[in-house]
Amino acid sequence: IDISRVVKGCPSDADVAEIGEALRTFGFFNVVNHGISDEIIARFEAAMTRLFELPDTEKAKLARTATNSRGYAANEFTKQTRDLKELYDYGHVPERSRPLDDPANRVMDGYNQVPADDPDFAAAISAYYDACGEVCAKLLGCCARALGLEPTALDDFFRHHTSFLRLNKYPALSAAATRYENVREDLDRVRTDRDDAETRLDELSGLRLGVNRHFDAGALTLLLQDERVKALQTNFNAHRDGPPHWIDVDPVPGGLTVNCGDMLQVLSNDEFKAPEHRVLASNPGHVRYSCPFFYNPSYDAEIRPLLLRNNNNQEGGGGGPLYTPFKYGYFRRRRFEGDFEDEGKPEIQISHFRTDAPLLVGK
Ligand SMILES: O=C(O)CCC(=O)C(=O)O
Ligand SMILES: [Fe+2]
Repeated sequence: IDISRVVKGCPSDADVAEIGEALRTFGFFNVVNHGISDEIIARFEAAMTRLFELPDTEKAKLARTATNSRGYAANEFTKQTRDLKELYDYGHVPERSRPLDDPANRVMDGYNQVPADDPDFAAAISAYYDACGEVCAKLLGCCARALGLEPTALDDFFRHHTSFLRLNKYPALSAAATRYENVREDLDRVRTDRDDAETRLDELSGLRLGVNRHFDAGALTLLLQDERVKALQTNFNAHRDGPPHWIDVDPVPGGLTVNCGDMLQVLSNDEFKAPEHRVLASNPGHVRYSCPFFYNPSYDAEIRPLLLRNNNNQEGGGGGPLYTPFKYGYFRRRRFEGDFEDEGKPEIQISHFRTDAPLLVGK
């Protein structure tokens, strides 16, 4: 989708219809003419490359911890399976004039940690972060219109948006081929007992995924994909009857990939559905970089369906809200707790807030 008019602030009805259609069907679409300059992207990509090339001892100094969800990690879990990647998370900074670790910038999910000897890093990453935030804010207006709401109807939820930018590096594998050409079956659980968090990523053996199947927790994700390595897939049947049907979500040159997240699904009362997706391991010998920007509501935003219609009620009885209200900050904290679990506590899901969910008694 060409979003040149969207980012200039004057989307046409046809632009809105196209975005709405994409969010109702696949939940994924590629955008071109997004307005983020080549300079901003190149400077950001250079900073990312420098970060991942740091020696392990330097990356360890930026490590995420149980009390700071931001920084470097090579042991992320998704759905209780170890991801086959390194990552670095960078989040919002409420007081830009103050140091990154100033108390004012230590928010609920932590504070940013940047490499000590890289003077351009913080500026390069924050310029790209800001540019992503602007594109998402413009897309949000189109989402509201596509739902039949005022263009500004969703803005209040994002007044102090708590978005974060994730840098992913999927390693070039030295192990046997892990390419899943034509593999369409479900690889839900590929972890083996030996794949503990201490094993180097390029030494993990067996059929693996870069990231296991999941839904993004925020409202919109704006993803910069490596144009040379195709690995992202979405399950077309996640919200339909039928077995998992994984289809490729390939990048387009100069474009960005957008997908709907859980929060937009709730706000739209399921009219837009967050797509389930996963990342395959890269071809042996190929590194893949990807950078999702997760456009997230304010922590104190109360997320609830804004539409009262829902299309689940085939009898025409008028539907009603499919979710009970919850604070985004509560959801985010619980999701992060799950990221550190390799077994036991399952990650929180929006399904727990469905009005038709069974009550959890005594759990
Ligand atoms: O690497 C990608 O293309 C997507 C990664 C992803 O889905 C995520 O980090 O949530
Ligand atoms: Fe994702």
